[in-house]
Amino acid sequence: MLQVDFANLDASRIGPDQGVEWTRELEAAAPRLEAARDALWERAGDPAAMLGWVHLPEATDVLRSVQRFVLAQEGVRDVLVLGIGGSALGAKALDAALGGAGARLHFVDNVEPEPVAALLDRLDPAATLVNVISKSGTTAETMAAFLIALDWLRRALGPRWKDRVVVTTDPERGVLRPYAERHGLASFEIPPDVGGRFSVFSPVGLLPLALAGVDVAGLLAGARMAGALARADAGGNLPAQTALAQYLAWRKGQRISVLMPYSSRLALLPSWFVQLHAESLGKAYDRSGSRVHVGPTPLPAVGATDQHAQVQLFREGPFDKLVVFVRHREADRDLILPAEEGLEELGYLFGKSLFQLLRAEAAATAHALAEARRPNYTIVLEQIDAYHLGWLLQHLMWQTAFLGELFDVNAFDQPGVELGKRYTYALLGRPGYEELAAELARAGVEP
Ligand SMILES: O=P(O)(O)OC[C@H]1O[C@H](O)[C@H](O)[C@@H](O)[C@@H]1O
Repeated sequence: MLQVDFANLDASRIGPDQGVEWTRELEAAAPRLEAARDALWERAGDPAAMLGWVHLPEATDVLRSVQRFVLAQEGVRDVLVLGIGGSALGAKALDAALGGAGARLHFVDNVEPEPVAALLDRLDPAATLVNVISKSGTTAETMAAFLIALDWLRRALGPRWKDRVVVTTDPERGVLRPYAERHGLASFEIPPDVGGRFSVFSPVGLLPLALAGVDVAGLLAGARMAGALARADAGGNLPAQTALAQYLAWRKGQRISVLMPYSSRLALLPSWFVQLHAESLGKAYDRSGSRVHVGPTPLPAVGATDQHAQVQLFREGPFDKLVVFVRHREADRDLILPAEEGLEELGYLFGKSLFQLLRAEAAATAHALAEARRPNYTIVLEQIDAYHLGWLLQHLMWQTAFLGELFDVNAFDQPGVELGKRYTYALLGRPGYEELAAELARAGVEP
């Protein structure tokens, strides 16, 4: 089960200035949410709408081909995952939560030389598979890492380098697809109508996660639950409901959306969420072309760790945040705190378990925020496993799609990141970028 407790959004708990009358708001918004749902499902059939991610959990043929490929990888102990943004963050978050049973994943999602060099020094090319992932097949950081990895493999393995590379990219775009074909490399497709930040349940995430021993079938089964709920009427449509909560918070001036799982295993989940919300909802124009400059600012936090860092700000700082907690009901393992002579003051802990303490801290923090009139809600997972995380990630993707409808923006493009990339090309002397290079020179910008 995945449930959401909205009680700490309610004006009856946190007052009318920060809170909303949740039941009434949900009832009032139901026609709008249901219209958004219908529009999204209708557009899901149109490849130009970039809603292909909606169908990924049902793609059992892809799942099978990923699983077949993984079974055939003999002697692979490590996987070098080359990708950035949507081509890395989902698998990274899920590997941190669920990996460990299979190969070790190493993500290269930056171009800082020292860590890349140190990683290559540590790995044995004969036991390493390189998975280069890029939707566009052109991203400079990923291509740079790929050039380095190719050289590293070739030096060690000679012509056998080809057995150690698998390419995940768009069927048509970019330089990776023709390169894979030219060398007969193993490859997987990112469907054209699936954008990077919505691609975790395509081979972008499924392949490295399956190599890491994660139950990828379980992920997809959970993701299907989110899709089923996204078809429901407003009263049972959890993604529409959390989207509404986020939207109402924005309208009330709570412009920062904190995601705070109470779990170190989920510590990287907020980084994935940050890209999802920031690129999807941070927009200058609405769909009719009016300037709007909208978008909640996503902010990562981790409980209980951040109770000792950010919670001070959340509780006493500006009234500009909505805090979303993620908790789980059951621990896979637990540790009992033994009594210790000489530490009797800690008697309240003796005999309790670490998980009991974690749960108490989560409940206490949510209430302490509510008591200070800070809106928050809690997503409760039965446990941290593939099924529930599949559900949670697909839920958050659906939430984002609903928010795109509520803000009336295109949630599936990211025009704001282009100019920086083009300036980078200009600074590196890429042909075709001479005019931008001249502009940068006039402004005194140097690499
Ligand atoms: O998968 P790629 O095409 O290499 O893209 C990787 C990332 O780069 C871009 O800058 C986009 O803003 C992201 O949405 C994308 O996830």
